[in-house]
Order: sequence, then C-alpha cells, then structure tokens
Amino acid sequence: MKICLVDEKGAGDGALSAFAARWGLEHDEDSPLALALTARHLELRKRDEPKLGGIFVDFAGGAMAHRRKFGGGRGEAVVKAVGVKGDYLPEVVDATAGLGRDAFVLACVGCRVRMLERNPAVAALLDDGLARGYADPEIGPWLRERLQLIHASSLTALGDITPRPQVVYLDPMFPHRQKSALVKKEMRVFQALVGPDTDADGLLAPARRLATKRVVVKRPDYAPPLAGEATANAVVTKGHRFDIYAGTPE
Ligand SMILES: C[S@@+](CC[C@H](N)C(=O)[O-])C[C@H]1O[C@@H](n2cnc3c(N)ncnc32)[C@H](O)[C@@H]1O
Repeated sequence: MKICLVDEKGAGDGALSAFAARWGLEHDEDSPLALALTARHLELRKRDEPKLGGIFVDFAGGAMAHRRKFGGGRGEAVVKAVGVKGDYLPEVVDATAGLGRDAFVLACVGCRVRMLERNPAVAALLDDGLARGYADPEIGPWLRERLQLIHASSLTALGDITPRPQVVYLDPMFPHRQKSALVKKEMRVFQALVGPDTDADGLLAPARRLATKRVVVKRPDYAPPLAGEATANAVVTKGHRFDIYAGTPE
C-alpha cells in the first residue's frame, strides 16, 4: 500500500524502510495520507486537511481510558451482544478490528480477543497502540493476556483460526449517511484510509463456521443486514444494531 511515510522521531532511513517492509507499505510523496513516526506514537494524517488532526491508538490514555474507567463496562451494547453473563466471558475473534475500540471494551470486562485487521496502515497503528498498552504499568499485565493482533484478511484467515472462539465479531465499514462535513473529524481521517468494505458480505458464512456460539454484526441502524441475512435477534442502541447469528457448535 502506498502512503507518505514521515520520520519525525529521527528513526533514520534504515528504520523507516524496515517499518515499511514489515507492514507492506511503500513511501509515496504524493499520497494524500501520511503515516508519521513521531517520538510518542504512530499517527495517521490527512495531508490536505491538516485541521482534522492526526489519529493514533491509545489504550492507556485518552478516550479509551475514560471509557474503561467511566463507561458502561458490562452494560456496553457490544458486551451484552457477545453474551457476557456472570462468569461467562466468551473468547472472541474480532475479524474487523479497525482501531480496536470494541475489542478493548470486551477485553476490559475480561474477554480474550484476537483481532484481525487487513489494512496495513491500520494494523500498524493498532500494533503501535498495543505495544504502548502492553508496556503500561496499569493495564499492561492484563492487556498482554487478553488482546492480540493478527495482520491478515478475515476473508481468507478465518478458516485457519485455532482454537475456535465462542464468538466472532464483525464491524465492517459501511458508507456513512451523514454529509462528510458532519462526520466526526477522526472518522473522516480513518474513512479516507479505509473506505467502505464492499466485500463484507463474504465474512458472514466463514464467521458462522468459526464461532462455536454466535456471530455478532454491528450495523448502523439504517443499514440492511449483512449478506441480506435478516435476524430477529439483536441488541439495539441509539444509532446501531448488533445483529446476532448462531455459530456452529463443536
Ligand atoms: C468500522 S472499522 C472497525 C472499527 C472497530 N470495531 C473499532 O471499534 O475500532 C472496520 C475495519 O475492518 C477492517 N476490515 C474490513 N474487512 C476486513 C477483512 N476482510 N479482514 C480484516 N479486516 C477487515 C477494515 O480495514 C477496517 O479497519
């Protein structure tokens, strides 16, 4: 994938090309998107709209820390949708990890989550956030146990995942209905990188074969069900639906 790679921490040409090779990235001076290695973290920017600011993954601080400390915990819709109850904490494969927010909410309540992300720049952002999260004295010890990243496409990789999880979680990108100026700044930067996941329908069948208990699909409330497969079972919030499908018992 071509993107403008920026070295702001003085990593040097060798380190920058090793980083590019590791993630399958190619430096492109003319790309409208930049991935900057700064002294603190890896940051994605939209070069033609600098006012939007950069995005990076931060599990230990910022909005995710606030959500961990003051958010809904077991009351979060995604937690209810995967079926957490009492001592039951399902193992989850998050097959469309993105910036890892939903996976982190699940990890915070005690679920083990294997995240799959195919976009190399998103995977690099996530890996950078995980490394800092793993090193954090407060969350590091349990985060290392509960949250892992696999850089792969779920369309092909779901068939090889062992051991099988109880739940597979899907949250593919869906075209936004709001005019782009209204979409949150951060979301605009992310959308510029990822775009709609037009092949997402192909994820439902392999996800249902892999999960031993259920598949949960997050959709905006105006979106049709994934792969046109309607289900009566869903957790509904303001703005979203978490559609629930049966998996394949062992
Ligand atoms: C809407 S975002 C997910 C947001 C995530 N739930 C969160 O809480 O941050 C969708 C992500 O799924 C990824 N994705 C889509 N199809 C995929 C596939 N077949 N395999 C792996 N990742 C995929 C996209 O690259 C994108 O980063």
